[in-house]
Amino acid sequence: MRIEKAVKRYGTKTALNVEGIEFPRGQICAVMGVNGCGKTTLARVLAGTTRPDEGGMILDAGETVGYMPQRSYAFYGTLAHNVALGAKGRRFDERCQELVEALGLSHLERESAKKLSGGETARMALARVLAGTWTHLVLDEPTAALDIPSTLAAERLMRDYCTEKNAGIVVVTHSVSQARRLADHAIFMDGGRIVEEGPAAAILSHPQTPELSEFLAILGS
Ligand SMILES: Nc1ncnc2c1ncn2[C@@H]1O[C@H](COP(=O)(O)OP(=O)(O)OP(=O)(O)O)[C@@H](O)[C@H]1O
Repeated sequence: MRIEKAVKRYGTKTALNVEGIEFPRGQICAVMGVNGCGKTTLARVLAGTTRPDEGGMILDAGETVGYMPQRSYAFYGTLAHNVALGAKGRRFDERCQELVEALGLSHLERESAKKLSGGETARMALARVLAGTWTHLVLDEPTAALDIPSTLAAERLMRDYCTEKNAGIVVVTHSVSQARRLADHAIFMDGGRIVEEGPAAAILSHPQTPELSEFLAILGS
């Protein structure tokens, strides 16, 4: 999955203006930056839910993308039904069961999904996307509503998915510590553009641009 160029404008505002990004299989890439810098717009372009004004996302033959949007959605029916929607044949199979257990949702399997809390809905949505077989995942702040134990469980599942399926995973996150724990590669955005990117451990320890240096300094990282 890659972008040679993608530009998205809303009126006179350019929300996204990026070029030359690749998301190789077998790697987790963290997308970071302040509110409004274009992270979700990039995620939506990659997921195919926003049509750019110029350019776009390119998939090679056989590549497929699973998407977890920033606002997790509950479909009608039980939590188990919702997770099964992501699985092959829409069956609540062994894989769904494993995911539900790993995310601490087993006791809610038969609950109506519409009644779940924000954090429970987010965990259900993560289980739903991880139940599928995709070559790439685009996850927009998948752990923003999660407590620390659930966040760590979710990170383990993302890493396992990347390794077992040789998947390329794009994770939008506001957490520098999450990016350090989870990501192989990091992209830092500002004003719709990518201002710095590279191996996550390197750029988050030794930023090369004033924008990323300031971002890390403000966060006290
Ligand atoms: N549908 C829209 N109509 C108008 N402006 C939009 C729309 N979607 C996004 N924008 C604008 O584009 C810019 C980038 O938004 P985007 O949601 O991609 O930012 P973000 O980095 O994901 O922010 P956050 O961290 O708050 O989620 C913002 O200025 C936003 O107001």
